[in-house]
Amino acid sequence: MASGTALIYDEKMATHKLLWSDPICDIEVPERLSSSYEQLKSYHLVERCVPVPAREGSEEEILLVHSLEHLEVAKSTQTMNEEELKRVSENYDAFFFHPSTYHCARLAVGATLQLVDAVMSGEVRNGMALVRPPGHHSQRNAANGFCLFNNVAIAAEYAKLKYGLQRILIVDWDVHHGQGIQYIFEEDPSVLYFSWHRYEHQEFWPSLKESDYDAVGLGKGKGFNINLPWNKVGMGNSDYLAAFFHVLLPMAFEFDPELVIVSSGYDSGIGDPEGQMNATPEVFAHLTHFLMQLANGKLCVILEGGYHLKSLGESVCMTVKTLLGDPVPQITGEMAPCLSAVESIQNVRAAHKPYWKWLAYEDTSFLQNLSTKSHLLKKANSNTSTEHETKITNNNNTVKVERFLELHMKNILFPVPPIKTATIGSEGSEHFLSEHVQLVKEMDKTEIKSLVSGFYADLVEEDKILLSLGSMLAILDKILKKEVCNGIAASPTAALSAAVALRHSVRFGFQRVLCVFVGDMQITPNTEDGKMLIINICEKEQPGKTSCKHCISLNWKEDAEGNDFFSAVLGFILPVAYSYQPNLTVIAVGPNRSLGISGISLLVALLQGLAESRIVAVIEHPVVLSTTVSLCDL
Ligand SMILES: COCC(O)(O)CCCCCNCCCN
Ligand SMILES: [Zn+2]
Repeated sequence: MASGTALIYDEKMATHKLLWSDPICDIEVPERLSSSYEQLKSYHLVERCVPVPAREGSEEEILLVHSLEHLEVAKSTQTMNEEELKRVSENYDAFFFHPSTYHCARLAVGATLQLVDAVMSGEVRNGMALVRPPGHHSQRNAANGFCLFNNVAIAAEYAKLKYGLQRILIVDWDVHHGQGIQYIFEEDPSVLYFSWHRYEHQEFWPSLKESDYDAVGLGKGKGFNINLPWNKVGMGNSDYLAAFFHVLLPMAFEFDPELVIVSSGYDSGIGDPEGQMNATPEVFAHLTHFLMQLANGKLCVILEGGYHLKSLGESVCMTVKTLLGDPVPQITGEMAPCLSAVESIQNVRAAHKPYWKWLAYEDTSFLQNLSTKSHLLKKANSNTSTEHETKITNNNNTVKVERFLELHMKNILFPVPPIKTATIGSEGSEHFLSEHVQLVKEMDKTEIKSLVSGFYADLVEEDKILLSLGSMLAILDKILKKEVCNGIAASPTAALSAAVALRHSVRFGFQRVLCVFVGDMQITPNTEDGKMLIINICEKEQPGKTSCKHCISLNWKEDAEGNDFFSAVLGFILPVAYSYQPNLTVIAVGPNRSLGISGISLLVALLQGLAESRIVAVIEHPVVLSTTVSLCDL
């Protein structure tokens, strides 16, 4: 699998700017680009990326999406004076021309296509293009919402043409609806378009009926257009994670894209004057981490909106840090989505039920007796109790948000542990990139005996077991001391190793340890102190096993296509795990595991979004290698 993260930036794209006063467009300033780049430099992220130059998109490439007329009008503006520029701009909703706009827009297209080439050629695994003017509102024959050419739409058509792709996922986390992209791909089943957007029952710009959840695509494209409207402001991390767990990710895994492109707008982040939302920059690390598990990691992130410079810069850095494979910062705070978010999620799932296997069993009876489209709903739950209290009273108090972010980001950008993965001996290590691995020396028997003497002494008579415990504990110690991020150990008795690992971690002082156990878990440590949460994915009901508060068993038999495994992991295990907010994750694979290798590797990869990516895997099978590889693929 390719490695490396491309960063595409050209300061020439900062010359496009508003020449007259316009209270609608005056937020789209050149500093959006330069301050994001400066922030990346200040976190030493630029030097860790592969620099890829921008280029001008050709007229032919622009005509993949736009009409000749649109291209000609744009081209003609290069020689206009200010009065003429103003007049042409007035033909569009929320757009402004500058003499350099045409050139900048061609650079934005070209930068985007350079990123697609770098990823599709394997030169890099993923990357980000910092571009302006942005693209997702522009249409075949019109500029709109600060956008002249639809960079992301052109990239998708280009990738289909040049690389013969048949399944491209576009994720649009900008806080506005990318109606331009929706119009372009509405009838096209090869492009799955997902957008969430501030909507407020069609009151928020662009105030389109077709931005609502029931616009599912047309003709052959039905089911391939997903709109998730936010009918309230103040949406936060819990709402965004719920949208991914319960809408986007199950669809994305079923769609199984060959390439993922993100219309990456950060006006959905806290402090943005347009979005008025509350999600903090580290949520973009999680969203990026999830999308990295698709399409063999082939992920192109293209800048769209984002108007609070500090919030924008922090979110861009969180995105690039994650693309580089750094550990994902912990999400704290409430984990329950608000009622309005749950309603939107339920509505979009119901609207898409006819088109998706994973929604086959979805109960949509609620739709009949709840006129969710009417404004009754809006009046009904306008009481704030069910909505998030806005953390920052008036979001667009820029300085206040700046202060909040200064403090908030301090404990987020922790130093990245030098070594990502620890392992014992050669097994599996040949898969690692050398700088990722630290070989850990075995622990000696007396030390092991003293460690486990307290609670499992009678079980560790045999030397073989003792030795396997030793290697696991040696690795676990490195993780508990935060010297490495994750590790993997083979074990003849995964249940015992997991139980010892849990006990040892709690004794070391970790307050919330998550254990995901796949297969029959013969030993269940008592979790009553709440310092452990055990999720056991097992094939059959364990006789006499009592499910207690912190020990959940999920009876699971992987079916043929393994599809609903994704929705079980995404729809159940991850939401439970995220709400527990563990500070260490132990994943153990025991006898007669009920999951295939790909399922286990995906589970390990997704669980790395927790506990600052601290995870130890204890595997009873020769599946060690593939899971090891997915561990180092962080
Ligand atoms: C890719 O474009 C990025 C963006 O989505 O952030 C653009 C937002 C345009 C917001 C225009 N507001 C018009 C209000 C009229 N009353
Ligand atoms: Zn936007």
